[in-house]
Formats: sequence, structure tokens, C-alpha cells
Amino acid sequence: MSKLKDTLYQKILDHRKRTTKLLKKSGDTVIDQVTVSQIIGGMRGIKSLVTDISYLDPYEGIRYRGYTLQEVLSKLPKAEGAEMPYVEGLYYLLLTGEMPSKEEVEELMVTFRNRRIVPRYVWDVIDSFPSESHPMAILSAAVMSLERESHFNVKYKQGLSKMDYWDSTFEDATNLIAKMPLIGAYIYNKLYQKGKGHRYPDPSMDLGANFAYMMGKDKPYDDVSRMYFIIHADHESGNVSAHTGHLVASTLSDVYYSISAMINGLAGPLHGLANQEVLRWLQGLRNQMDGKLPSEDEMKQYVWDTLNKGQVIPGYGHAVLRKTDPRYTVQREFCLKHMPEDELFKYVDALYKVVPGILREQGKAKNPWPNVDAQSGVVQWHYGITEYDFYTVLFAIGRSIGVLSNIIWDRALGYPLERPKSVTTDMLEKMVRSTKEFVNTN
Ligand SMILES: CC(=O)SCCNC(=O)CCNC(=O)[C@H](O)C(C)(C)COP(=O)(O)OP(=O)(O)OC[C@H]1O[C@@H](n2cnc3c(N)ncnc32)[C@H](O)[C@@H]1OP(=O)(O)O
Ligand SMILES: O=C([O-])CC(=O)C(=O)O
Repeated sequence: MSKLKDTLYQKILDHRKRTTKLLKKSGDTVIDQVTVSQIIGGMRGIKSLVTDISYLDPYEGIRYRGYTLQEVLSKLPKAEGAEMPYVEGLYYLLLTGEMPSKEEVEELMVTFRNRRIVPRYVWDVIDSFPSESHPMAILSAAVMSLERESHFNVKYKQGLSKMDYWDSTFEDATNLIAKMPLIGAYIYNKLYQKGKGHRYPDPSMDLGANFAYMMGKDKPYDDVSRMYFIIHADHESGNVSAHTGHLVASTLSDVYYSISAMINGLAGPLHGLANQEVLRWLQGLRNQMDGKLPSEDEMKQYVWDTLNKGQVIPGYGHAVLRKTDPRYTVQREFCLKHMPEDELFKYVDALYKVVPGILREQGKAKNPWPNVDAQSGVVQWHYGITEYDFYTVLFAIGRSIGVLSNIIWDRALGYPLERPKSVTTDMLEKMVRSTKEFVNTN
């Protein structure tokens, strides 16, 4: 057994006792109450999921296993001369809650390298898509086509004990994380770099550096990839992509079905696709300006015009956050260091100064501050990835690391099939009436 798997197994054994005790001794304790507006309004704020991989505080932002993003980026082991840590180390941290040593990460890097093999039929699936297809549709199909590789499915058919579900799920998850960057880069090269062909992985490189190599990008794109995959990896369990992955996996569908579903959820413009929308929207402004930087008033007018058309400002607002997203800040600091003179970055920075005030004045959005998507596309654009349809594929590669870590733990703790209850509008109205009558007669 590898060091990671062994450490994980010990953690699982300890954690099972905590979950069993909670269920046995406190199963009836009330944790939350649900209002009509929560039921009609997308279940905001209802505490109904459990995960120890990450937690999102509305004012502080995400913590992975208790560590802020700044702590994760400074404490995880790095390659010699690299600014950003190994992505592989993040997987170790998310799974075990322990900050790995360099040796532990190196062992895991070998595991990943040995699994960077994508069957030929996956390339055929990708090649068979028409060129106008969205890269997220291609990614989703490519991941789902791998379903026949699932160890979990084989073992399940052989009669697997519930206690052992996590083990083959871990193997599937690790295989998929190793393959995702190869699939992403292949899609990019097929759609946008036709003449160049596809580069096969370099076994001497870590996940981030190898992705940059397969994309045909020089330094510091290796660090950009590491930063990007790490900061997008998880955002607790209620966001659409994480929740979808968990929900589908709760039926004991394998990780390929679950991550394909996760990808489909991420592909909507209110969620992950907002990062491409930001670039599309910014290009609209740029075109209007005929190359010159807009004045503050011109910028404000563009924002108001968008709102007055009944559209949202992409990259702003959030269902949980009530402050600037720390993932925005991490990328902003990277931009200030590496590309302060970039024209689009100047647009993004100028928007930061005007959009929150306008959203406050409009008075609808509960959070007027920027989220991760407002900054991520501009970094990619700077390094030559100007095909913004591709950006959510990068998000999906990162997000799969967190969602897969969660799915392994779901299986380890025996979480059941997810199945909340729905009611009819008639029932809601009756419940409201009976509550009012109760209040009036008491
Ligand atoms: C990785 C991520 O998924 S981060 C989010 C990425 N998405 C975006 O950036 C898209 C733009 N933002 C939004 O559409 C929203 O802020 C969401 C979807 C992220 C959150 O939605 P909600 O939790 O419903 O936000 P909230 O409660 O603040 O919405 C209240 C109203 O403000 C509006 N609003 C929220 N954010 C914005 C915005 N950026 N621009 C304009 N209006 C907004 C909502 O559309 C809603 O309007 P309505 O009452 O007419 O329906
Ligand atoms: O948390 C959310 O709802 C959306 C988000 O920022 C993410 O999933 O990264």
C-alpha cells in the first residue's frame, strides 16, 4: 500500500467511529430549519451536507482542510525554483488533512505518472466531435467513455463489501486525476492548434508542468497551471459541480459517470462557464472602445447597459460569499507581479473599482464583489490561451481533484443514496396557512 493510501485508511478507520457515534447518539438533534423562501429559492443556506475536505466562510472564503488558500500555497511542497506548489500535494492534503512532506508528494507523483495513459478510444471519441462543439461537451463525453475502466464496477459485480468501496474508488479517482490533464490538452490541441499536433506527456514532469508542456506553453505557465488547478479544486459541497458529482456518486455510479455529471453542471454560465463569459463580455467592451482604455464613466456606462438589458455582470456576485473571493485575490496578486501592464488586466482592475458600487446602487445582488471567474480568464489570455470557450475545461480539471476526494470519503463513510423530499405548491400554501392559524389562535 502507498503512503497516501495507508495514511488515508487509518484516517478512515478513525473517522468512521465519529460518524457512527454522531448518528447513534445525536441522530435526532435539529441542526437547521427550512423556510418557504429557501425551498423556492434554490435551497440557499440550508445546512444539509457534510464534508471535511473544505469549508466556505462567507466573509473569509474557502479553507481546504482548515488552511486558507494563502497557507495552502505557501505550505505545500514546491519544485525547485517554482512559485506554486505541486498539485499532487493538494490531493494528499485534501484526502488526509495532513500537509505532505516533499517525499510523500514525490511518491504520489510517481503514482500519477504511471497512470498517465489514455486509451486510444478516448482520442477517437474526441476526434469524432464536430469542431464547433463546446470543449466542455467533449470533455464530458471523453470522461464518460472511460467508464469501462472502472475498478469499482468490476469489484462491485464480484460482490464487494460496503467497507471496501473506498479502495477501488480511490484507484479510479487517482487514475482519472492522472488522465484529466492529458484529455484537456488533447481537446485544446485538436480544436485550436490543429497544425501542431498533440504532445505526449513528459514522465519527468509534475502534473502542472506536464500540462503546460502538453499545451505547448513555456514558463511560467507551469506555475499558472499549478495555481489554477489548486485554487479551483474545491468550494465545499453545495456548489453545483461538487453537489452534482456527490449526488450521482451516491447511487454508486462510478467516478467516470459522476465526474462527467460534475462537468455538465460546471458548464453553465451562472457557475464555471462565467469565466469564459467574463472574457466575452470584456471583448464586447474592448470592441466598443476601438483599442483605447475606457474612462471610468465609459466603464460605468457599459456595466449599467448590461444590467439594463436584464443581464448579469459575469464574475460578480456569489451564492455564499459576501466579500471579494480570495481566489480572485490570489490571481490578482499573480497578475500584479507577472503582467501588471497587460491591457485586459487593466480592464479587470478598472472594473473592480466600479462594479461593486453599481451593483450596490442597483440593490439586487446580495454580494457585489468579484468571484474567482472575474480574474481567471485574463491570466489565461495573457499566456496565449485566447480561445475562452476552453477556460471551463481548466476549471473542471481542478474541480475534479476536490470532488473525487469527496467521493472517496463518501464511500469510506458509507453515505447513503441522496434523496431529499419535495412538496407541491398546494402543500406549501397549506403549511403556511396552518402556521398562521396556529399563531393567530395562540
Ligand atoms: C465558480 C462560480 O460558480 S462563482 C459564480 C459565477 N457566476 C457568475 O459570476 C455569474 C454572475 N453572478 C450571478 O449570476 C449570481 O451572483 C450567482 C448565480 C453567482 C449567485 O446567485 P444568487 O445566489 O441567486 O445571488 P443573489 O441572491 O445575490 O441574487 C439576487 C438578485 O441579484 C442578481 N444578481 C446577482 N449577481 C448579479 C450580478 N453579478 N449581476 C447582476 N445581477 C446579479 C440575481 O440575478 C438576482 O436577481 P433577481 O432577483 O432578478 O432574480
Ligand atoms: O460555491 C459556489 O456556489 C460556486 C463557486 O464559487 C465554486 O463552486 O467554486
